[in-house]
Amino acid sequence: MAPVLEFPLNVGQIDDVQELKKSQKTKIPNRFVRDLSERPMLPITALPFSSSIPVIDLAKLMKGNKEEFHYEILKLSASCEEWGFFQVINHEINLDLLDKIEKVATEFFMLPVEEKQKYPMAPGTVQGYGQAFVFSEDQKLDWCNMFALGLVPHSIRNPKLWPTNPPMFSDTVETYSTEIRKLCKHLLQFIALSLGLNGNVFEEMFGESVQAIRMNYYPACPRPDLVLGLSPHSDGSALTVLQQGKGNAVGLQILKNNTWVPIQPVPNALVINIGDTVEVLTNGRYKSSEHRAVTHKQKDRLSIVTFYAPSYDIEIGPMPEMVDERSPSKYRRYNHGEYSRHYVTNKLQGKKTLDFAKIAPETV
Ligand SMILES: O=C(O)CCC(=O)C(=O)O
Ligand SMILES: [Fe+2]
Repeated sequence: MAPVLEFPLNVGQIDDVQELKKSQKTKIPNRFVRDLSERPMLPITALPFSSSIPVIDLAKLMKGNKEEFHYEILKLSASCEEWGFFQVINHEINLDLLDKIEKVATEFFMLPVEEKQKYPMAPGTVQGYGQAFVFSEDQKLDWCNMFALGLVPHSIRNPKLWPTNPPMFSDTVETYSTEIRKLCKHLLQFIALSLGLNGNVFEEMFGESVQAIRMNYYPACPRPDLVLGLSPHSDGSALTVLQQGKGNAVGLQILKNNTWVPIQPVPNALVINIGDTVEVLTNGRYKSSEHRAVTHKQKDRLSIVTFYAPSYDIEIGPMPEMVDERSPSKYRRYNHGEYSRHYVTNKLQGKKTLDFAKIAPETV
């Protein structure tokens, strides 16, 4: 998962934000203070349109009657076209398992910093504990501690980065990820059907899909108006599954019609978003949405994020069924591994990373 850049990177001092919080200083270090244009406007009061992303009932897709299935598929296709995001309920993942992954993730982040730093995320890489996507010493930092692991295929695993503490951490990640993988496969089937395609089209194309997990911990911040939890970006995956910590602050926001819309968590639901890869495959009919995370003055927040993407060796481009005279190809063909490398070796900057794939970047 983590192609290392070939030159030594000088990323400067990256403060651990949980340690900053513990120090109880009210002044935010300059590297975290965003330029005016990037600062979150908090709180968002009135939105010009409905601010809740659609909720898809997986049970209706898996075992609903004909009408329920049809209605839910239409809702799915509208969610993917209009939002690039939805929440899924009745996802068949044991709720205890969701609690358990949250528990071990929180326990990990609560460990002393020296213990967490035994699994360091080296500059320019995306696995381990630290802050990903930092490439220079003048780049602004996110108010977030991350811990990330590559999972599938096994060749992307780095066993040295798998924590032995908390003791149940690694087993829980394995069980959780197996279940999330099944969910991704089901969702991609229904996404294919919602496009009028054969349900197996993605599965057959993807080979052994790449899967990675990232846990993001956003401690409360004395000045949430000055910082960002996570910089605006779209995901490079095909599909992303995001679990928000129970009872945490609201923090995820989606850019829709030039407005940052907060995502209100639905109990026991998982948030799903379309990644850049599905945008390319569908020739832009389903688009990845730009999103970011903001922080909260009193509350910490945890998110557990799974990225599911095609095997690195496959070639990607708009599917022939998605291209015709009225919708000519907007994206070129490229090797997915190359895109992944491009994605993880550039800072997060909205949807700019996807210019890599666009035939005429300014027009899509
Ligand atoms: O924490 C969140 O809600 C957003 C996380 C996210 O977008 C990511 O990890 O790619
Ligand atoms: Fe994301």
